[in-house]
Amino acid sequence: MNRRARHEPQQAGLPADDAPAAAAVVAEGAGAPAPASSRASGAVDEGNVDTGGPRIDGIGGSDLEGGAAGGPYAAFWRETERLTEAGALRRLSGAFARFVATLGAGEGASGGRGTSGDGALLLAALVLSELEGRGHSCLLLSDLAGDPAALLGWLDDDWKALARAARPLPRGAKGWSARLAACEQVWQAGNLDYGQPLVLDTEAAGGSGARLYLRRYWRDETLVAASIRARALDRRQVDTARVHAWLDQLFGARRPDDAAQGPDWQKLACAVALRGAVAIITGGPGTGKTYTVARLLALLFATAPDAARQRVALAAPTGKAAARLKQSIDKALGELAERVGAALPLRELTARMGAARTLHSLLGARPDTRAFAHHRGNPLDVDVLIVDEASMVHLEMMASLLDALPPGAILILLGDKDQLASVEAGAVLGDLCHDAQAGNYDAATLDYVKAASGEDVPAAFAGAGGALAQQTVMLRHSRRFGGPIGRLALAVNRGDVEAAIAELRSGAPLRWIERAQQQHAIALAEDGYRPYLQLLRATLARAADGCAAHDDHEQRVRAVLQRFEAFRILCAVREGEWGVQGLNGAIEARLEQAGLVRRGGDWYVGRPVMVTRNDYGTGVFNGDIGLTLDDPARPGSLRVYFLEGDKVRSVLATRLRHVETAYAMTVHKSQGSEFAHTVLALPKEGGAVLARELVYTGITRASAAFTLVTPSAAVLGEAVERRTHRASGLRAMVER
Ligand SMILES: Nc1ncnc2c1ncn2[C@@H]1O[C@H](COP(=O)(O)OP(=O)(O)OP(=O)(O)O)[C@@H](O)[C@H]1O
Repeated sequence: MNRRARHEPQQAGLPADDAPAAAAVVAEGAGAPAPASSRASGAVDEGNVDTGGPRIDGIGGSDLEGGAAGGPYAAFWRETERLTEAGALRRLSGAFARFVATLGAGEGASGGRGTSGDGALLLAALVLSELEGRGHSCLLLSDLAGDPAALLGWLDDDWKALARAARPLPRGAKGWSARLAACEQVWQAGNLDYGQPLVLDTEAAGGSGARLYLRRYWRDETLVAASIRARALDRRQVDTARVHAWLDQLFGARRPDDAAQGPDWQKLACAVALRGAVAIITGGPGTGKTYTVARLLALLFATAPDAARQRVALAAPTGKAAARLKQSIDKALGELAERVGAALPLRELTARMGAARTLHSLLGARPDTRAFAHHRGNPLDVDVLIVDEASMVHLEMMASLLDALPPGAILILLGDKDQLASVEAGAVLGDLCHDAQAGNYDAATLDYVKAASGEDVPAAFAGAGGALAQQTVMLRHSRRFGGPIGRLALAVNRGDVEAAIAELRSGAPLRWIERAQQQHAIALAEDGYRPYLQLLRATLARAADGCAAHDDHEQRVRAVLQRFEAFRILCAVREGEWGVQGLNGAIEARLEQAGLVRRGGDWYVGRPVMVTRNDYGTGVFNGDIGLTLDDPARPGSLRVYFLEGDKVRSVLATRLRHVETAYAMTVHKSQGSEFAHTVLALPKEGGAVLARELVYTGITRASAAFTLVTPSAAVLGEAVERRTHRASGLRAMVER
């Protein structure tokens, strides 16, 4: 197989601005990086788009180009250029390596003396920057010494040509480590720090576990690891008898058949979360993460010395996920209030909680600046912070969040560790949940859990996990996902291709179009979107008859939006006939042919759009999805309507500058959403992006029906067998 071709879709899956940290290192100036504490991750959020941050402008000037052209590494730069032209390297990676070269002593890249001319360093910087664009937060030197072509998805010959041009190269990870440590562009902990852009970390596992970082990512990983470890070790005194009594009341008695499913992990999670300053509750869809956290909140209120003063904040990476969290928590707390009655004024206590917010809004992101209002010097005013959909939180955002969280506050992270990681670098939840499946609970935890919840943890889950493992609980029993969709998701998750295929062929609610052409997906879209477009027609007809009062209009818009939310086409990639762009264009054309939409230009009634950049002026955020409708107050003009929980909000279409059509969207962007019928369209060749996590995330978006569309049956097996690997030092640092 052509490895380069396999690599391209992965690039295609990246956001348009895929150059965050390497470019930022340059723009910040090698000597003066901004502290994490004062940084709004521009290339982020809900966002993958850098709205106000440093750009690549500083790279690639005439000096560098002159330097790149000559010198002993002229062949290296030529090879770099060739690979860039061929689409195997992003342009930024070459530019970053050139920038690193100019920082060396001697005569710079053109002179070729001093460390600036060290080909090993140039090669490592190039690979590091390339990996950063693919979500890795560092470069493991063992990977560099092992099979770098595979790591990059390159042809062996391409790697060999580049490596030859950079010779002489060291052997083995230890050789690389020693060589890089000697370069003045690289800082190693303990040495003189003058703000070098690259950091070599050899502490975690000796020379063979050494990792090379862009300084920004090293700083973020260090901050996240130190903060999480300190929080996991920060244990509180717990009145276990009292907690036990409350847990019994909050969860009620278990049914006899429940015991067969092992301990009540939900109860256990509450007990564990209560004793530390951090807890992670992970589990697949419908395993009761929200149900559990509602009970945890009640427990926190019930055991707080002054419950009325307890400040609780709810947050999620996207507006949609935040709205869903609030809705589910409110529902669960409402039910609980009935159960606890006068024993705890739960309604009053939770009424003070306020809305769930996006992490950006919680931290106080501001237009035209990368700085958050909240940071270590101006911490968040919270005692308990609950973050849902934590798998979507990328490294930079997690660092900013932890920096802004007061040391005494309790952080609860909820999420599904098996879902796709963020588009941006890092796989924070996956790294932090490393021990979740196995438990690895030590004797002190087992004793505590027994005393505080009455639950016996089977010996299979005992072990000697680190401090964070003791504060992590995996919920294992799904109440919403027990049927065929759930079984399919589980089969994919454990990499059982045969079982997944058997499920997919078992009939409704599952369907697999194995050897599909694009037309199949288009036909599904026509059927899937017809109901909302027909309802929209009826709504318009009513408005034209003058029957619709304002409230009536809002109600109908809500109904149209809800119907639109019932169906979605998800893609693995952006480009090509199976990508978001190709499918959106083809679906629009088919809907017009069918008389379901009438396009007069880019904007037309019925057009669904996704916001691609945060826009504080209009209050819309990256990932928000809305529908275009007539403005009843201004005939002839169009508004885009967004559903937030039950509320409808609208913005004039002409005010939305960064949007794209959204009949089809990426699986990445669908995280935190659920559609009654979800169609997942996989391309023939998707490279590393076509992986198990992507298929699992796509399937778990479906609540009632799931259809898989593949151009060849083999695509499914290839995807399920491929696991996403992101290099990171977070786990090693947390356990250090
Ligand atoms: N212990 C339980 N007893 C009864 N019902 C439960 C229990 N746990 C969860 N449920 C119910 O199962 C459903 C799914 O729970 P919940 O929404 O909390 O799951 P979740 O893990 O947060 O899902 P998602 O991943 O979709 O956010 C809800 O209807 C909830 O009320």
